[in-house]
Amino acid sequence: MMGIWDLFGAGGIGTLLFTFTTLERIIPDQLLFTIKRFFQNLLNFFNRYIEITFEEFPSESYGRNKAYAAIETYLGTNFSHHAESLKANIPQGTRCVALSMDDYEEVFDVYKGVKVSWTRSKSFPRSNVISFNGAQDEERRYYVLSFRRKHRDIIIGSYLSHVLSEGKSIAKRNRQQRLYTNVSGRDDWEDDEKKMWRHVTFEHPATFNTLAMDPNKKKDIMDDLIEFTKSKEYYRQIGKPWKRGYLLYGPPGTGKSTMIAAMANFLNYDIYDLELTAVKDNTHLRKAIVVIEDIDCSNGITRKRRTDNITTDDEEDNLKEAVLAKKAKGDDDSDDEDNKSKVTLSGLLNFMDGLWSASGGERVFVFTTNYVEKLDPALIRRGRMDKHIEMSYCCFEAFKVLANNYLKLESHEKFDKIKGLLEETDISPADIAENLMPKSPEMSPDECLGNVITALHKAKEKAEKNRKAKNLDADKEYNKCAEKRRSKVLRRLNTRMIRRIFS
Ligand SMILES: Nc1ncnc2c1ncn2[C@@H]1O[C@H](COP(=O)(O)OP(=O)(O)OP(=O)(O)O)[C@@H](O)[C@H]1O
Ligand SMILES: [Mg+2]
Repeated sequence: MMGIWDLFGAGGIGTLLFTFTTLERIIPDQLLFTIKRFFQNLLNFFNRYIEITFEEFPSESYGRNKAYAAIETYLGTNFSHHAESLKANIPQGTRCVALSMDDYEEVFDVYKGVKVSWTRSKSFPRSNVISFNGAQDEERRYYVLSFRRKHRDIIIGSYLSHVLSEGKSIAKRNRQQRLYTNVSGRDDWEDDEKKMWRHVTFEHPATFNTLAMDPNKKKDIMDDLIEFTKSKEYYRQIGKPWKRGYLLYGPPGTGKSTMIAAMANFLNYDIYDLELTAVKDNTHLRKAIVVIEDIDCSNGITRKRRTDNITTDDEEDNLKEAVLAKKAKGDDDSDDEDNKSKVTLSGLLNFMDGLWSASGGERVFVFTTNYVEKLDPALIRRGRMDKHIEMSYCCFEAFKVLANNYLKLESHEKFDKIKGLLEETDISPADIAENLMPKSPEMSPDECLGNVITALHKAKEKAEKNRKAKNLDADKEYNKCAEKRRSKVLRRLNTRMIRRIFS
């Protein structure tokens, strides 16, 4: 009888193929299907492993397979020390060297006690036809995941989603952040959306560690941000866009812009710094935003102040306070017409609540202002600006962070004196930082702290002078208003008396 080797050796492949083709023709379809199933089951019985292939450019879809990219990142990060041969590159838009397994390398992963193997391979398509997914490379790369049949549920049920989500979040962490700003005076925005934004690499060094503020407040903000980033499912369930608004308010130099940089670094988000005065009208607002600095400086966004219209007697007591407040804020009537943005409050609100913010992933809106009381309540109500954060003058805890940042000091004999002065004086962290910074390499930490004490004394004296001057001004203003009111009342009385006399 002819053996199998004789069959192959004697050009038997042709005979075998001919036999199968002939059998396929003469055997009815139903029977053929049963035979095939029998052989498949027989094979499965002996083969205790399952293999899943992830192609880089699957022929049935357009573009690079996202699963392939996530697997590559996951394996490159977690198993680079196991693989014998690796490939390295810096992908566009990232800041780290990305390692990936070389072809035909195999690594083993263990998930919930189950061992799986990953192999990277490549194949060469027989034709030179360029597929419609854009993969022109002759080589087709793919990863093969192999595991025991009995672990099918755990691998398909949860391991695969674990690998994909890990891979995606590693890629997100390695991404180079960008700072986008909108360009003013362009007429061709509609033609090319990309021209609207200019971007630079965002490399601000601020972090929550270096941010000087009350530690409890800082922790509260960090917890809030973490909670937000984890709440995708929650927002979906309650039917709200996945966005959160923060309003940072406080005097100049208290760290509002620094906080934005710290937030962006903490979350690894890009920043869209929207300059409202560069926005021509509301239609452009749908396109992107994260940050609007100094929101009070945009016309139409501030509320109409009522201090000019005080008329009733009850409001007389508030008059002095209102006059003081108005003076402190400066007069917004003097805004330069040319600098006014064409964006209206309702345009901004529509944008914030609108579809654009719901269509993307998570969005954090941050508005900053020096004058929170000038803003229209509709703009900053909870739900739009979910968290209102006051950035206040430097307290002792904040000073300690700055002393550590600038001088690497955790304690010093001058700290007590500084603590006392900080409790009596309002000074911004920016002013403290400026004085803590050594002006020359020879300057000692002791001298820098001396500069801080001098600055605190000066700030205290200045505040005292300002307070006296303000009181004087307010008294004058108050007397003037009271005089006006008295003559008004007298005029009214006279009119009434005259009417009575003639009636
Ligand atoms: N809380 C802070 N923590 C650390 N550094 C700070 C802080 N506040 C101010 N600084 C320092 O002062 C500089 C100015 O601060 P920043 O620009 O953040 O203030 P701001 O509140 O945004 O001021 P403005 O209202 O004028 O925009 C920063 O570059 C930083 O060096
Ligand atoms: Mg600022």
